[in-house]
Amino acid sequence: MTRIAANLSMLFTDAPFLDRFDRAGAAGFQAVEFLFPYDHPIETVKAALDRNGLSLTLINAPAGDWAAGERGFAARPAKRAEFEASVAKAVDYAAGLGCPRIHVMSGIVADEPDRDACEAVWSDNMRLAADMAGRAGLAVSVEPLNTRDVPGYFLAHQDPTLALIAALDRRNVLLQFDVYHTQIMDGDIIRRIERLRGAYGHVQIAGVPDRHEPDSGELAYPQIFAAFDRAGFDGWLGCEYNPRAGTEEGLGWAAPWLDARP
Ligand SMILES: O=C(O)C(=O)[C@@H](O)CO
Ligand SMILES: [Mg+2]
Repeated sequence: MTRIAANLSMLFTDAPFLDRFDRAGAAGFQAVEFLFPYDHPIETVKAALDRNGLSLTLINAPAGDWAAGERGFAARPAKRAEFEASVAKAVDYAAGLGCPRIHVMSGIVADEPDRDACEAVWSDNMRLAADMAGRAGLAVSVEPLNTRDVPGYFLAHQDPTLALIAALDRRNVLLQFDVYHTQIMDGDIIRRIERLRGAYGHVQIAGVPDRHEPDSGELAYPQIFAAFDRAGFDGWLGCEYNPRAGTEEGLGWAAPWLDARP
């Protein structure tokens, strides 16, 4: 069954963060995800979820100076202390907000001289993150990002990412299958959804190549939704796109999966 979640870091962004929950609820979403709730106390964010009857599906661990281009720490040898602190903070928030998984980002490694050292530190760090999250009953998400939007990011392709995850030997670390990034880097989306069933714990969607609503561009999303269904995926599809115009104006494609408005 297709279930869609609003990504509040990309949708409803004309409103302040806490107001976006109300907009998502009014639009008929039953779940949301977002990158960084850390400017607000846990209780405040929880109240925004609860007053709208929303589940939270995913948050990101703090990833450094986002505006300056930082994208996390897991593969950065000089950032081990920041890494552990960021996971600890994310685990607190996720546990307090009833969020089952945390996206732990790997970092930009373009300037790192030694790729093997990055891999070694990534593996150590991700085992640590898995164990910290696991003690709170949470899962960790790992997502390759396309090199056009995020050059130099440690993870760009799905299969090498899956090999790294398998070598961790931690059952609570799963692939975050972002269809937008995957189409740009790897393609073969429908076969990949079937072949990797069980390896992904969270999915995100957007049109390709423009990262707008999933109703235009080179992908046929109705068939992709059906493929996730056939593969037995029962999680959420995070709507992680930049609306072409307003968020509500662009939600026509989502009508079958939104609660009817009163
Ligand atoms: O950009 C995406 O795609 C994400 O899912 C974010 O978590 C950050 O890269
Ligand atoms: Mg994504």
